[in-house]
Amino acid sequence: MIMFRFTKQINQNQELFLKFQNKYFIQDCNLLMEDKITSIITDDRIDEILHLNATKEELLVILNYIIMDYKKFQMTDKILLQSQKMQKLTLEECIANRFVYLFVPGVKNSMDSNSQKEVRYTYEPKDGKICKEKYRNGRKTESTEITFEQINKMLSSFNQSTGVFLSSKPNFAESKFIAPLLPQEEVAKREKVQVKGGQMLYVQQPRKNRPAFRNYTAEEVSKHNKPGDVWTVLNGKVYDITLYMDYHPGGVEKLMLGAGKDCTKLFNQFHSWVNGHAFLEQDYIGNLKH
Ligand code: HEM
Repeated sequence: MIMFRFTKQINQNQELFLKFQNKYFIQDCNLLMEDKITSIITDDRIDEILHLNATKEELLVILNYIIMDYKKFQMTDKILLQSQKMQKLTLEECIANRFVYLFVPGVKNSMDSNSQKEVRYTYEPKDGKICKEKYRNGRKTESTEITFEQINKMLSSFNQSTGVFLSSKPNFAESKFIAPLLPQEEVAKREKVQVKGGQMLYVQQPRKNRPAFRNYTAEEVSKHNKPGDVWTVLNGKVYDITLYMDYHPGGVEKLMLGAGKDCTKLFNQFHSWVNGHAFLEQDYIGNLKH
Protein backbone atom coordinates (compact mmCIF):
# COMPACT_ATOMS: atom_id res chain seq x y z
CA MET A 1 0.00 0.00 0.00
CA ILE A 2 1.56 3.28 -1.07
CA MET A 3 0.53 6.29 0.88
CA PHE A 4 1.00 9.65 -0.73
CA ARG A 5 0.52 11.38 2.50
CA PHE A 6 0.17 15.05 3.16
CA THR A 7 1.22 16.05 6.59
CA LYS A 8 1.29 19.62 7.67
CA GLN A 9 3.61 22.03 9.36
CA ILE A 10 3.51 25.77 9.72
CA ASN A 11 6.69 27.61 8.85
CA GLN A 12 7.77 31.00 10.19
CA ASN A 13 5.63 32.82 7.64
CA GLN A 14 2.56 31.05 8.93
CA GLU A 15 2.18 29.17 5.69
CA LEU A 16 0.42 25.90 5.58
CA PHE A 17 2.87 23.23 4.64
CA LEU A 18 1.48 20.02 3.23
CA LYS A 19 4.03 17.31 2.88
CA PHE A 20 3.24 14.86 0.13
CA GLN A 21 5.52 12.02 0.79
CA ASN A 22 5.46 8.79 -1.08
CA LYS A 23 6.54 6.47 1.61
CA TYR A 24 5.34 3.01 2.21
CA PHE A 25 2.86 2.92 5.04
CA ILE A 26 0.09 0.85 6.42
CA GLN A 27 -2.60 3.34 7.08
CA ASP A 28 -1.92 5.09 10.35
CA CYS A 29 1.20 3.15 11.16
CA ASN A 30 4.47 3.57 9.38
CA LEU A 31 5.08 0.11 8.05
CA LEU A 32 6.13 -1.00 4.59
CA MET A 33 3.55 -2.60 2.37
CA GLU A 34 2.76 -3.29 -1.23
CA ASP A 35 1.68 -0.73 -3.76
CA LYS A 36 -2.07 -0.37 -3.37
CA ILE A 37 -3.44 2.93 -2.23
CA THR A 38 -2.40 6.50 -2.80
CA SER A 39 -3.77 8.66 -0.06
CA ILE A 40 -3.86 12.42 -0.02
CA ILE A 41 -4.76 13.92 3.29
CA THR A 42 -5.58 17.59 3.55
CA ASP A 43 -7.39 19.81 6.00
CA ASP A 44 -10.91 18.76 5.38
CA ARG A 45 -10.77 15.46 3.71
CA ILE A 46 -8.86 12.42 2.65
CA ASP A 47 -8.52 11.35 -0.97
CA GLU A 48 -7.50 7.79 -1.70
CA ILE A 49 -6.52 6.47 -5.11
CA LEU A 50 -6.99 2.75 -5.43
CA HIS A 51 -4.35 2.39 -8.07
CA LEU A 52 -3.33 -1.23 -8.03
CA ASN A 53 -3.98 -1.38 -11.77
CA ALA A 54 -3.43 2.27 -12.58
CA THR A 55 -0.83 3.43 -15.06
CA LYS A 56 1.38 6.44 -14.36
CA GLU A 57 -0.71 8.48 -16.78
CA GLU A 58 -3.91 7.59 -14.96
CA LEU A 59 -2.32 8.44 -11.65
CA LEU A 60 -1.28 11.79 -13.05
CA VAL A 61 -4.78 12.62 -14.27
CA ILE A 62 -6.31 11.66 -10.93
CA LEU A 63 -3.77 13.66 -8.95
CA ASN A 64 -4.36 16.63 -11.22
CA TYR A 65 -8.07 16.27 -10.68
CA ILE A 66 -7.70 16.17 -6.89
CA ILE A 67 -5.43 19.18 -6.83
CA MET A 68 -7.86 21.07 -9.05
CA ASP A 69 -10.70 20.13 -6.73
CA TYR A 70 -8.66 21.25 -3.75
CA LYS A 71 -7.87 24.57 -5.41
CA LYS A 72 -11.50 25.04 -6.19
CA PHE A 73 -12.60 24.15 -2.70
CA GLN A 74 -10.04 26.40 -1.02
CA MET A 75 -10.57 29.12 -3.61
CA THR A 76 -6.86 29.40 -4.12
CA ASP A 77 -4.38 28.96 -6.88
CA LYS A 78 -1.54 29.15 -4.43
CA ILE A 79 -0.54 25.56 -4.36
CA LEU A 80 3.09 24.98 -5.14
CA LEU A 81 4.72 21.67 -5.81
CA GLN A 82 8.26 21.53 -4.55
CA SER A 83 10.95 18.97 -4.10
CA GLN A 84 12.59 18.16 -0.82
CA LYS A 85 15.21 20.72 -1.77
CA MET A 86 12.54 23.34 -2.38
CA GLN A 87 12.90 23.22 -6.14
CA LYS A 88 9.72 23.78 -8.06
CA LEU A 89 8.45 20.58 -9.63
CA THR A 90 5.87 19.65 -12.20
CA LEU A 91 3.30 17.07 -11.28
CA GLU A 92 4.97 14.60 -13.66
CA GLU A 93 8.25 15.08 -11.82
CA CYS A 94 6.46 14.62 -8.53
CA ILE A 95 5.14 11.28 -9.61
CA ALA A 96 8.55 10.24 -10.94
CA ASN A 97 10.34 11.47 -7.82
CA ARG A 98 7.65 10.13 -5.56
CA PHE A 99 8.46 12.81 -3.11
CA VAL A 100 6.92 16.24 -3.15
CA TYR A 101 5.73 19.07 -0.98
CA LEU A 102 2.54 20.96 -1.49
CA PHE A 103 2.45 24.53 -0.29
CA VAL A 104 -0.85 26.24 0.34
CA PRO A 105 0.01 29.70 1.64
CA GLY A 106 -2.49 31.58 3.73
CA VAL A 107 -4.69 28.65 4.71
CA LYS A 108 -5.37 28.32 8.40
CA ASN A 109 -3.78 25.47 10.26
CA SER A 110 -6.58 23.16 11.24
CA MET A 111 -5.36 19.77 10.20
CA ASP A 112 -4.41 16.91 12.35
CA SER A 113 -3.32 14.36 9.78
CA ASN A 114 -4.18 11.43 12.03
CA SER A 115 -7.67 12.52 12.88
CA GLN A 116 -10.65 10.93 11.18
CA LYS A 117 -11.74 13.13 8.30
CA GLU A 118 -15.41 13.77 7.86
CA VAL A 119 -15.17 13.40 4.10
CA ARG A 120 -13.34 10.69 2.25
CA TYR A 121 -13.10 10.26 -1.51
CA THR A 122 -11.86 7.17 -3.28
CA TYR A 123 -10.84 6.98 -6.92
CA GLU A 124 -10.47 3.72 -8.77
CA PRO A 125 -9.50 3.52 -12.44
CA LYS A 126 -11.71 0.93 -14.14
CA ASP A 127 -12.24 0.22 -17.85
CA GLY A 128 -10.95 3.62 -18.95
CA LYS A 129 -13.06 5.44 -16.35
CA ILE A 130 -12.63 6.51 -12.78
CA CYS A 131 -15.07 5.31 -10.22
CA LYS A 132 -15.26 8.08 -7.63
CA GLU A 133 -16.98 7.45 -4.34
CA LYS A 134 -17.68 9.77 -1.50
CA TYR A 135 -18.00 8.76 2.11
CA ARG A 136 -19.26 10.97 4.87
CA ASN A 137 -18.39 9.82 8.37
CA GLY A 138 -17.70 6.37 6.99
CA ARG A 139 -20.99 6.06 5.11
CA LYS A 140 -21.03 5.98 1.31
CA THR A 141 -23.06 8.93 0.08
CA GLU A 142 -22.18 9.13 -3.60
CA SER A 143 -20.82 7.05 -6.40
CA THR A 144 -19.95 8.61 -9.76
CA GLU A 145 -18.14 7.44 -12.85
CA ILE A 146 -15.95 9.99 -14.60
CA THR A 147 -14.12 9.41 -17.85
CA PHE A 148 -10.53 10.54 -18.29
CA GLU A 149 -11.79 12.62 -21.17
CA GLN A 150 -14.17 14.49 -18.85
CA ILE A 151 -11.38 15.15 -16.37
CA ASN A 152 -9.06 16.39 -19.08
CA LYS A 153 -11.82 18.66 -20.33
CA MET A 154 -12.38 20.01 -16.82
CA LEU A 155 -8.66 20.52 -16.33
CA SER A 156 -8.32 22.46 -19.54
CA SER A 157 -11.23 24.72 -18.68
CA PHE A 158 -10.11 25.27 -15.12
CA ASN A 159 -8.80 28.74 -14.73
CA GLN A 160 -5.72 28.17 -12.63
CA SER A 161 -5.44 31.77 -11.56
CA THR A 162 -8.89 32.30 -10.07
CA GLY A 163 -9.96 28.81 -9.16
CA VAL A 164 -13.04 29.14 -11.33
CA PHE A 165 -14.09 27.05 -14.28
CA LEU A 166 -13.86 29.19 -17.39
CA SER A 167 -16.83 27.40 -18.88
CA SER A 168 -18.92 28.63 -15.95
CA LYS A 169 -18.72 32.21 -17.17
CA PRO A 170 -22.23 33.48 -17.78
CA ASN A 171 -23.15 33.80 -21.40
CA PHE A 172 -25.30 36.88 -21.65
CA ALA A 173 -26.96 35.77 -24.86
CA GLU A 174 -28.56 32.89 -23.00
CA SER A 175 -28.61 34.47 -19.55
CA LYS A 176 -32.39 34.67 -19.40
CA PHE A 177 -32.64 30.92 -19.21
CA ILE A 178 -29.29 30.16 -17.55
CA ALA A 179 -29.30 30.77 -13.80
CA PRO A 180 -26.67 33.45 -13.10
CA LEU A 181 -23.56 32.55 -11.14
CA LEU A 182 -23.00 33.86 -7.64
CA PRO A 183 -19.94 35.81 -6.45
CA GLN A 184 -16.96 33.79 -5.30
CA GLU A 185 -17.36 34.96 -1.67
CA GLU A 186 -20.79 33.39 -1.65
CA VAL A 187 -19.44 30.10 -3.05
CA ALA A 188 -16.62 30.07 -0.50
CA LYS A 189 -19.09 30.24 2.43
CA ARG A 190 -20.62 26.87 1.52
CA GLU A 191 -23.21 27.01 4.27
CA LYS A 192 -25.38 24.00 4.82
CA VAL A 193 -28.89 24.32 6.14
CA GLN A 194 -31.00 22.10 8.33
CA VAL A 195 -33.08 19.96 5.99
CA LYS A 196 -36.44 18.33 6.62
CA GLY A 197 -35.15 14.78 6.62
CA GLY A 198 -32.75 12.50 4.82
CA GLN A 199 -32.68 11.47 1.19
CA MET A 200 -34.78 8.41 2.09
CA LEU A 201 -37.66 10.59 3.23
CA TYR A 202 -37.49 12.60 0.04
CA VAL A 203 -37.49 9.47 -2.09
CA GLN A 204 -40.52 8.10 -0.25
CA GLN A 205 -42.68 11.20 -0.81
CA PRO A 206 -45.81 10.42 -2.79
CA ARG A 207 -45.71 12.04 -6.23
CA LYS A 208 -49.01 13.44 -7.45
CA ASN A 209 -49.92 15.22 -10.70
CA ARG A 210 -46.66 14.26 -12.32
CA PRO A 211 -46.44 15.64 -15.85
CA ALA A 212 -45.92 13.22 -18.73
CA PHE A 213 -42.33 12.37 -19.60
CA ARG A 214 -41.47 14.30 -22.76
CA ASN A 215 -39.25 17.02 -24.22
CA TYR A 216 -39.78 20.54 -22.92
CA THR A 217 -38.73 23.89 -24.34
CA ALA A 218 -36.86 26.48 -22.25
CA GLU A 219 -40.02 28.57 -22.33
CA GLU A 220 -42.17 25.80 -20.88
CA VAL A 221 -39.64 25.18 -18.10
CA SER A 222 -39.45 28.88 -17.29
CA LYS A 223 -43.12 28.95 -16.27
CA HIS A 224 -42.43 26.69 -13.32
CA ASN A 225 -40.54 29.13 -11.18
CA LYS A 226 -42.61 29.70 -8.06
CA PRO A 227 -42.64 27.96 -4.68
CA GLY A 228 -44.97 24.96 -4.95
CA ASP A 229 -44.18 24.53 -8.64
CA VAL A 230 -40.48 24.49 -9.40
CA TRP A 231 -38.75 22.94 -12.36
CA THR A 232 -35.10 23.17 -13.28
CA VAL A 233 -32.74 21.89 -15.96
CA LEU A 234 -29.56 20.07 -15.07
CA ASN A 235 -27.29 18.70 -17.80
CA GLY A 236 -30.08 18.81 -20.38
CA LYS A 237 -32.56 16.97 -18.17
CA VAL A 238 -35.71 18.57 -16.83
CA TYR A 239 -36.60 17.95 -13.18
CA ASP A 240 -39.62 18.88 -11.15
CA ILE A 241 -37.77 19.85 -7.95
CA THR A 242 -40.84 21.04 -6.04
CA LEU A 243 -40.50 18.21 -3.53
CA TYR A 244 -36.72 18.35 -3.38
CA MET A 245 -36.79 21.95 -2.12
CA ASP A 246 -37.05 20.92 1.54
CA TYR A 247 -34.31 18.32 1.24
CA HIS A 248 -31.58 20.34 -0.45
CA PRO A 249 -28.55 20.64 1.88
CA GLY A 250 -27.81 24.07 0.39
CA GLY A 251 -31.31 25.33 1.22
CA VAL A 252 -34.43 26.50 -0.59
CA GLU A 253 -33.13 29.97 -1.30
CA LYS A 254 -30.17 28.72 -3.31
CA LEU A 255 -32.25 26.19 -5.19
CA MET A 256 -34.79 28.88 -6.11
CA LEU A 257 -32.02 30.64 -8.07
CA GLY A 258 -32.36 27.80 -10.57
CA ALA A 259 -36.16 27.83 -10.60
CA GLY A 260 -37.50 27.74 -14.16
CA LYS A 261 -33.92 27.99 -15.43
CA ASP A 262 -30.98 25.88 -16.46
CA CYS A 263 -29.07 25.57 -13.19
CA THR A 264 -26.20 23.43 -14.56
CA LYS A 265 -23.54 26.13 -14.33
CA LEU A 266 -24.71 27.34 -10.95
CA PHE A 267 -24.88 23.74 -9.75
CA ASN A 268 -21.29 23.15 -10.91
CA GLN A 269 -20.16 26.38 -9.32
CA PHE A 270 -21.19 24.99 -5.95
CA HIS A 271 -20.78 21.25 -6.19
CA SER A 272 -19.61 19.83 -9.48
CA TRP A 273 -18.84 16.58 -7.65
CA VAL A 274 -22.50 15.93 -6.76
CA ASN A 275 -24.28 13.45 -8.99
CA GLY A 276 -27.46 15.50 -9.38
CA HIS A 277 -29.30 12.90 -11.41
CA ALA A 278 -28.79 10.28 -8.71
CA PHE A 279 -30.56 12.59 -6.26
CA LEU A 280 -33.36 13.72 -8.53
CA GLU A 281 -33.99 10.62 -10.61
CA GLN A 282 -37.53 10.26 -9.28
CA ASP A 283 -38.43 13.75 -10.39
CA TYR A 284 -36.90 13.50 -13.85
CA ILE A 285 -39.75 14.50 -16.12
CA GLY A 286 -38.11 14.87 -19.53
CA ASN A 287 -35.35 16.43 -21.59
CA LEU A 288 -34.77 19.97 -22.73
CA LYS A 289 -35.77 20.58 -26.34
CA HIS A 290 -33.14 22.39 -28.35
C1 HEM B 1 -30.97 21.05 -8.77
C2 HEM B 1 -30.28 20.20 -8.27
C3 HEM B 1 -29.42 20.21 -7.04
C4 HEM B 1 -29.13 19.10 -6.33
C5 HEM B 1 -29.59 17.68 -6.59
C6 HEM B 1 -28.26 19.53 -5.24
C7 HEM B 1 -27.76 18.68 -4.30
C8 HEM B 1 -26.93 19.04 -3.28
C9 HEM B 1 -26.26 18.13 -2.39
C10 HEM B 1 -26.34 16.62 -2.46
C11 HEM B 1 -25.56 18.87 -1.51
C12 HEM B 1 -24.64 18.35 -0.40
C13 HEM B 1 -23.24 18.38 -0.98
C14 HEM B 1 -22.17 17.76 -0.14
O1 HEM B 1 -22.45 17.32 0.97
O2 HEM B 1 -21.01 17.71 -0.63
C15 HEM B 1 -25.78 20.25 -1.82
C16 HEM B 1 -25.25 21.31 -1.13
C17 HEM B 1 -25.35 22.62 -1.53
N1 HEM B 1 -25.94 23.09 -2.67
FE1 HEM B 1 -27.00 21.99 -4.00
N2 HEM B 1 -28.05 20.87 -5.32
C18 HEM B 1 -28.73 21.34 -6.42
C19 HEM B 1 -28.74 22.63 -6.87
C20 HEM B 1 -28.09 23.69 -6.29
C21 HEM B 1 -28.07 25.02 -6.81
C22 HEM B 1 -28.77 25.49 -8.08
C23 HEM B 1 -27.33 25.75 -5.96
C24 HEM B 1 -27.06 27.20 -6.18
C25 HEM B 1 -26.85 28.16 -5.62
C26 HEM B 1 -26.89 24.90 -4.86
C27 HEM B 1 -26.16 25.29 -3.75
C28 HEM B 1 -25.75 24.45 -2.73
C29 HEM B 1 -25.05 24.88 -1.54
C30 HEM B 1 -24.68 26.31 -1.19
C31 HEM B 1 -24.81 23.74 -0.78
C32 HEM B 1 -24.16 23.66 0.59
C33 HEM B 1 -22.71 23.74 0.56
C34 HEM B 1 -21.96 22.52 0.07
O3 HEM B 1 -22.23 21.38 0.46
O4 HEM B 1 -21.04 22.68 -0.74
N3 HEM B 1 -27.36 23.64 -5.11
N4 HEM B 1 -26.61 20.34 -2.91
